[in-house]
Amino acid sequence: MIRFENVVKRYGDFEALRGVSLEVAQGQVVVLLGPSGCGKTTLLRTVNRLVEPSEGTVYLGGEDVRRLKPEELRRGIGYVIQSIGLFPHMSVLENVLVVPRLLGWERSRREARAREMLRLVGLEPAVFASRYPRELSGGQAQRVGLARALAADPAVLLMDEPFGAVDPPTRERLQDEFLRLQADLKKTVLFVTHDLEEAVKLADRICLMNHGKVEQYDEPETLLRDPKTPFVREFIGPSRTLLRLSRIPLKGLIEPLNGKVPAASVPLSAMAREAFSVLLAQGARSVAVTDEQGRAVGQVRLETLLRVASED
Ligand SMILES: Nc1ncnc2c1ncn2[C@@H]1O[C@H](COP(=O)(O)OP(=O)(O)OP(=O)(O)O)[C@@H](O)[C@H]1O
Repeated sequence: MIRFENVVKRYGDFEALRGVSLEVAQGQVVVLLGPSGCGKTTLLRTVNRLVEPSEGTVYLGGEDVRRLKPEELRRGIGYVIQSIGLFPHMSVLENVLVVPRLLGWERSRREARAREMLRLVGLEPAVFASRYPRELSGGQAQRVGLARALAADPAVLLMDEPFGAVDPPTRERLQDEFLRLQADLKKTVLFVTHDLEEAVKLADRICLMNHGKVEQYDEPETLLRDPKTPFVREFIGPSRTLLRLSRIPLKGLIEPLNGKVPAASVPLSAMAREAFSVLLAQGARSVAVTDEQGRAVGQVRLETLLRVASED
């Protein structure tokens, strides 16, 4: 869906991108990850032509983006940035309406769509539609930004540190909501972050960059299990084990209860990491696993978690 072919970007003598080739498949979330200044934002912006490559080509749906007018190109791409970029003098509803209006949708259709999008991102239109951006919390403003990006139903979303400016609990909630939405909407998403944990949580594939180049492009599990270069190994660092657990469903690790039900419990739908955190917090050796009715259906032992965490 998005293809970068040997993309180079120079600013004077400095090379911000040093030959990036990468393919983002339709419906996938690809996270661009890496330290500050490695070129993530620059690469992202070549897609909607806010940055023009010095060399190489970017294809969108098989078409060289240079062949499309920037305005037309951008109307087909949702763009969400950290500072949100809401227009302060427009209400929430008007902000979400911006692109449908540009597209010339007729009034009742675009208003219905804007309300639907607000509902989708968890903002009740009756409460929020007529508010102004200054009357929103950081998390709410970020949701409006997402609703606006989704309003014209673009196939592609570019998200540049969209959850970077909110506190950690809000950030987690927004991430969960993003995953829930993405499961239905199946957009092709290019997502920039410098937070490894966010990348592991959200990505179908992670592109780890360093100094304008791709160090490794892989599924999160593979990146964590099998770092290809010393840079990748160091970037992942000691969090590797815990992060791997956050990708492993608890379901496959359950053993029968042998008479005794452990005091602590986690739901069947949890990831291994959650069980690990509970065990550490309680200083326990095993944790009960409960079904939707809250019945204990088995247990997971600390040894099992430690074994799968260190398995190659
Ligand atoms: N217009 C510009 N002129 C000169 N240098 C630039 C310009 N834009 C970006 N750069 C440089 O290119 C490099 C890559 O920048 P970019 O914004 O892509 O990094 P990033 O990986 O997104 O970093 P961060 O996580 O800090 O946002 C940086 O060293 C930056 O200073």
